Amino acid sequence: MSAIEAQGLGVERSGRTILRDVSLQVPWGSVTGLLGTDGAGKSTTIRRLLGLIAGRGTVRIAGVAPERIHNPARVVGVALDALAAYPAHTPRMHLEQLAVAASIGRGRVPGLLEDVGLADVADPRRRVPISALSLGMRTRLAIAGALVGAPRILVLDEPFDGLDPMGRHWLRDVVRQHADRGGAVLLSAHGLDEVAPVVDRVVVLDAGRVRFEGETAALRARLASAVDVRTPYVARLRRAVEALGATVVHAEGDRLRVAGVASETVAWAALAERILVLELTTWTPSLDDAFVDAIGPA
Ligand SMILES: Nc1ncnc2c1ncn2[C@@H]1O[C@H](COP(=O)(O)OP(=O)(O)OP(=O)(O)O)[C@@H](O)[C@H]1O
Repeated sequence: MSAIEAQGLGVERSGRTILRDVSLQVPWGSVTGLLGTDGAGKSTTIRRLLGLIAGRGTVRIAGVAPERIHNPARVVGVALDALAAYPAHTPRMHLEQLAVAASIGRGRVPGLLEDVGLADVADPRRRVPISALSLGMRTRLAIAGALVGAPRILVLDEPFDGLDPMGRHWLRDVVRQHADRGGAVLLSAHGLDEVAPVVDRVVVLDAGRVRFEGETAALRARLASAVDVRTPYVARLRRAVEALGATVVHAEGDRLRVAGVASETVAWAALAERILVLELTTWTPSLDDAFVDAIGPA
């Protein structure tokens, strides 16, 4: 059983279909990235998974329907895009309130503030209100809020937003360690660069549908690697590689991208035809390329 299992989720708003038959899994011990273009339905999916909005389909979080989880903060830690907190409260007050609501001692709060890098700003003598926190600090506070109940599952909506490079590095460590200890993480993101180093699996959403779900390596593997060649004799080289059954997938100026053949084969074919090659490199698709490919025409 996965940490989160969703089957056939559907959401409509104002007569518009926002999610259509969305099914996904968040396995234990993994970081799953929920990726999609702007307005693809990431936030709606997360809210539907958590039972915050109604709709079709079934969801199980640690085997239980979200509305039946007795003490959610201990099971699934949530950081949604907007930090729901009183602006006049200090970070410490905010976390203490969450801890009390989840029947967890306040004693955990100072350590948590330390862990998320807010110990300084949360020093009781300074009394810095939440309204004075930077966007990155608010994000850190939202993450602390998700961690209050020491849950095994984390669901984070756009958690990298507002974090500086150090913060992004820190957050990647937090979620990696959480998953490596056997927990499960679902996080949404716009930017692939920020999540690519940490996600094991991805769910690619586009216009409310799942276009791909699986290991990041499998997403990349959908795009075969290719060979980039630079030669002054493109037409001759093209003929030579096509004669070997390879396909030229892109041609521009003195450059060709050839798929379906190893770089050595291209080199030998060029030598046999006495074609000068100026550059020869293997092109491997990035997660970005694979993402664009996944949300291309259905
Ligand atoms: N209450 C609502 N009424 C009407 N349309 C809505 C409502 N909530 C969301 N939508 C629309 O549903 C689509 C998906 O929204 P959602 O916020 O889930 O996307 P997202 O992938 O999280 O986007 P972003 O990354 O830009 O926040 C958008 O086109 C949005 O305008």
